[in-house]
Amino acid sequence: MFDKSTWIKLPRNVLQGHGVLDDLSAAVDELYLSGDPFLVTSPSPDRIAGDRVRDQFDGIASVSLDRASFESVERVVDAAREADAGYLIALGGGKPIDVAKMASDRLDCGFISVPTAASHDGIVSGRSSIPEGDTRHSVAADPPLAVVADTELLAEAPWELTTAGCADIISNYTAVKDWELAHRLKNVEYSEYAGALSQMTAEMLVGSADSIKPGLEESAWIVTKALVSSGVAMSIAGSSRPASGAEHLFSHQLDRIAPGRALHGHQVGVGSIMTEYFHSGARGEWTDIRDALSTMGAPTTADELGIDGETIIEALTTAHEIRDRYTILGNGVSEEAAIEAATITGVI
Ligand SMILES: NC(=O)c1ccc[n+]([C@@H]2O[C@H](COP(=O)([O-])OP(=O)(O)OC[C@H]3O[C@@H](n4cnc5c(N)ncnc54)[C@H](O)[C@@H]3O)[C@@H](O)[C@H]2O)c1
Ligand SMILES: O=P(O)(O)OC[C@@H](O)CO
Ligand SMILES: [Zn+2]
Repeated sequence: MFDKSTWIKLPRNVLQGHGVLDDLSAAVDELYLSGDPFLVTSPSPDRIAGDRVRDQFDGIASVSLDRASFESVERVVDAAREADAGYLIALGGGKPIDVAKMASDRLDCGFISVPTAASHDGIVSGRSSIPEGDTRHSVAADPPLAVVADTELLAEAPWELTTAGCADIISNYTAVKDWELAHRLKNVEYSEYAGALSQMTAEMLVGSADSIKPGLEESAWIVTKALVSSGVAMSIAGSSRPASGAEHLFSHQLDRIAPGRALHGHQVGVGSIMTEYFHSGARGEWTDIRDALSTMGAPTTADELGIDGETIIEALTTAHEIRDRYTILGNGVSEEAAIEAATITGVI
């Protein structure tokens, strides 16, 4: 009997371009949602663009969050219930978007993603990543009903947020290699479509490297397109596998042992250099990954991340413990092997 089935959840409307924030209410109208909107944001995005949202939704209730946490999710759930909201609008970087994503799951309502930074593919994905104590929960949730990515706004964001988005996409190279490896060694389910889309997204971004420069709105356009495409790959796969392998385990571990030092995308980029070394050796493609990151202005060393070498080694040797996801790290790399990889690749 043929018993396979799949359920692919994707955003229904993706608006991207100069000034599209002012089309937010039109994009929402197209979704035929009922009830009032509720705005979830954080201080800087609220200051930068909150009023442009409020101007389109008269009297919209809101919360501004300082951090992503389960407490923040509860705060949003309570406030949105109090306001009798029908759906959420998340305005900001990854933190308010992740909190709104998880809160909308709890509230059983939809949410709209309005990124103010092209900093990672969580702005489109159906995964929410919330730290709790010593660990980080990356949980399945529904992707946004719509994404409204205003390239004018994104181009004005601090440049390092955009280079973090670039690095999150470049890390797809090693994520796909890890996924293929897990398929071959552990019979993990693999989607050719999702793997190919994720890899092609990284290739196209690297191919556009010359147009990715600070002050160019086209950079925000190229990076956002790639983030959307990577998010779609995750939706097709029904997991973050196409965009998250050992380099992400390394970054999640850094978030535990050295929280708040560097951006998610920058950490996974540096992780990707080292995990590519593990995949293909000293003469392998890790130099391509390092050079692509460097061309786009993303960090390639521990120093540039602002993290000391010892912490890098600790994260690399313990990353496999983060979650049950088979990667090139297997059951863990030894300290000697980690030091060698980090040294040969110039990370430390
Ligand atoms: N759900 C997922 O799949 C996924 C993927 C990657 C990362 N994440 C999570 O996202 C979070 C990190 O996201 P992030 O890097 O966007 O961090 P963030 O949301 O904390 O934003 C970084 C900083 O940039 C500021 N900012 C945002 N837009 C700005 C703008 N236009 N101008 C000036 N400042 C602006 C924010 O206020 C914040 O201080 C982490 O919690 C991470 O775990 C989730
Ligand atoms: O599932 P995780 O590891 O949080 O990855 C999601 C996203 O960061 C992929 O780029
Ligand atoms: Zn990522």
